[in-house]
Amino acid sequence: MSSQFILVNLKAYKEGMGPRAHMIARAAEEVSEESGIQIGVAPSFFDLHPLSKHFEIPVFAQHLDGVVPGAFTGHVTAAAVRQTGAVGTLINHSERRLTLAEIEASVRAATEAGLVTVICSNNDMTSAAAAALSPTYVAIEPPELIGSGVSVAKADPGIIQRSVAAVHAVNPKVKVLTGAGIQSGECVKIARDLGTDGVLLASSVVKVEDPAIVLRDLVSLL
Ligand SMILES: O=C(CO)COP(=O)(O)O
Repeated sequence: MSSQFILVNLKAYKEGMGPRAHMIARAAEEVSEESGIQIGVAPSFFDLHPLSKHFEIPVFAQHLDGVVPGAFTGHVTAAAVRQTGAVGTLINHSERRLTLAEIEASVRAATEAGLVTVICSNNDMTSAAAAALSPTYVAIEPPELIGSGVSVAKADPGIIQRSVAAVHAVNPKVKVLTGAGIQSGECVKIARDLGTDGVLLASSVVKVEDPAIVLRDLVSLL
């Protein structure tokens, strides 16, 4: 069985909220069962518990704050995310950037709460910096390709290769995901062949009528 991980970020897309989040999670669970490939979803905070309750697939938060429970307003603690039944979290997504100190605090809080951590990075240098914080995964996503429909695997395979090398030079235990424009089994295979442990993607699954068709294609060459 392949150990590749496919993580679908539902972002704040209206096509990824409420009933649609359930539909996407159901498709992810079906395709995961059929293929044996691990597929997770990262919905809005409000859909974390509904999805973790109904589905077996890994459910991730899109962000968390590295603060301990206490007098903070409008913050999302690692303990609160854990309580929803989520098993992991994105940190420092390109659409939710943090300072270096905040990233470190978020990774520490999430790790202490037993959550899988995915630090997102924008290039190979920040991938190396992210690896120094010992997350479970670093996810390299060139911002200019996010949501563009142009796949990082085809447009910029060099950044994937350099990020895998940079991450492993700092900490060989840290796994690498890549994302931005990922849309087909061919993209996932190219990324895997360049040394990644999976992909992080959004629009090609979330914004289509039938996510299961795209998900089946994504796992088809693994
Ligand atoms: O930001 C992303 C996943 O976190 C990538 O988004 P797209 O798959 O829409 O390019």
